[in-house]
Amino acid sequence: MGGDNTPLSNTLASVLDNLSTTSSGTLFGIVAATGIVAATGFALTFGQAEVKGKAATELLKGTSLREDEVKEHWEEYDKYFQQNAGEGVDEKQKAPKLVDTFYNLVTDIYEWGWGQSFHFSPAIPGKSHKDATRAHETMIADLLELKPGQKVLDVGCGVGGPMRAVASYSQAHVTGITINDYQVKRALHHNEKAGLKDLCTVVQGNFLHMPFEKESFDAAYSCEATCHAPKLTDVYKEIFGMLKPGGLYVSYEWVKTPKYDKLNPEHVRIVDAICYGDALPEMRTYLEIVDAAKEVGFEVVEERDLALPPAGPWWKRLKMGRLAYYRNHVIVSILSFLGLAPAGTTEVHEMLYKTAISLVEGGETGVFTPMHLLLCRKPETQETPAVAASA
Ligand SMILES: C=C(CC[C@@H](C)[C@H]1CC[C@H]2C3=CC[C@H]4[C@H](C)[C@@H](O)CC[C@]4(C)[C@H]3CC[C@]12C)C(C)C
Ligand SMILES: C[S@@+](CC[C@H](N)C(=O)[O-])C[C@H]1O[C@@H](n2cnc3c(N)ncnc32)[C@H](O)[C@@H]1O
Repeated sequence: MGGDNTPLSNTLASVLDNLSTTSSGTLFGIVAATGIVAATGFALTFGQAEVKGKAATELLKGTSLREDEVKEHWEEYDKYFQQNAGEGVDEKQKAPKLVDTFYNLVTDIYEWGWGQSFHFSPAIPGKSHKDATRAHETMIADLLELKPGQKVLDVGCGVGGPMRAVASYSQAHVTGITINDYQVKRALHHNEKAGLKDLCTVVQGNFLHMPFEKESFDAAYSCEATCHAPKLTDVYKEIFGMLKPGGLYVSYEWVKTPKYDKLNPEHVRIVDAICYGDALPEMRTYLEIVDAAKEVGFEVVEERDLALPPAGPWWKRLKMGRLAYYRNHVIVSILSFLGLAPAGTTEVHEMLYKTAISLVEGGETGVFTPMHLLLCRKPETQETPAVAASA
């Protein structure tokens, strides 16, 4: 198994070395070699995956899931979200488990084809995706007015792209929580490599029941993560409880914009497809975000869609990547055909490809945004919030 920076061509070369020397093995070897050489040529011709988070080798057996688990997890995910997308998760307690399954399936592919930050950012003319991503992340630190030594909570931290940007930029200490155990391993590995293990902590847990001491954080943020919560007030209430009085919370939320018309079948189709391909229980409207924050007791300081002009289109990167995704599809198909990637990987990749199309449609029609900014403060002195009083 190749390490993080193993180039695809090296891995393919080692696969070739390991092919059997029996006569049927030789025939298989010739067929495989032809496929591999073609894939390598294709990969080299069309360049690397967009921002290299990891190598294609990490899609091989034995990473996030055991070989036999991928197909099984995929079928479970597909069945559930095909039936429920757009209608909300009927059984609330099922959501974290299914989201965990989803991230077992996609984490390696995300890192391979997108990088260590699992979110979008407005395109900035003349700047790379990497710079635009970092600007979107460090804006979190600015909005939270972070100071060195403060304690910050990252709600739904993924493999830690935003966490490392926020910590290195502000010198505040960031604690991330993710439901997915494999992401914890990846995040810890990246933190160590980046020399940030003293500033960044990662724990596995459910953000609907956070395993931290109450009022122990100076600030908190969530970057395109709370959209997975079946009920937004449940996660906002938890975050509210973790903050010290006066603490700020910022979130980049996935929402339906004012342009969304529930009577327009095209809008409904686009948003349902986004929910299906991104493991979302339902898509909220921008108005519901503010209501939920106020309901749990937050003062709303600012809220606006960061995707609106003059911001550059966040979906541009997805659109530009189409050729690379096709190349990735060929690589994944060859690796699966050769039995090097677990069964089910091709289906997951295809689902992501279709999701990318729906996301671009959501961006181009303007009915969806992944970056509705919500900045709120926990009041210094508290009245009993409506949700807490009725609980
Ligand atoms: C916030 C969430 C995730 C947002 C994005 C990081 C991901 C949404 C769709 C993903 C992708 C789609 C197409 C893939 C492509 C086919 C493959 O070859 C390489 C990876 C993709 C580009 C992949 C990368 C991550 C996304 C852009 C959700 C889940 C709440
Ligand atoms: C799209 S990723 C975003 C990750 C990270 N914020 C980033 O921008 O790179 C969503 C994250 O939310 C996490 N998540 C979803 N539901 C969760 C839950 N119930 N408890 C904890 N984490 C959860 C996922 O595990 C994943 O890490």
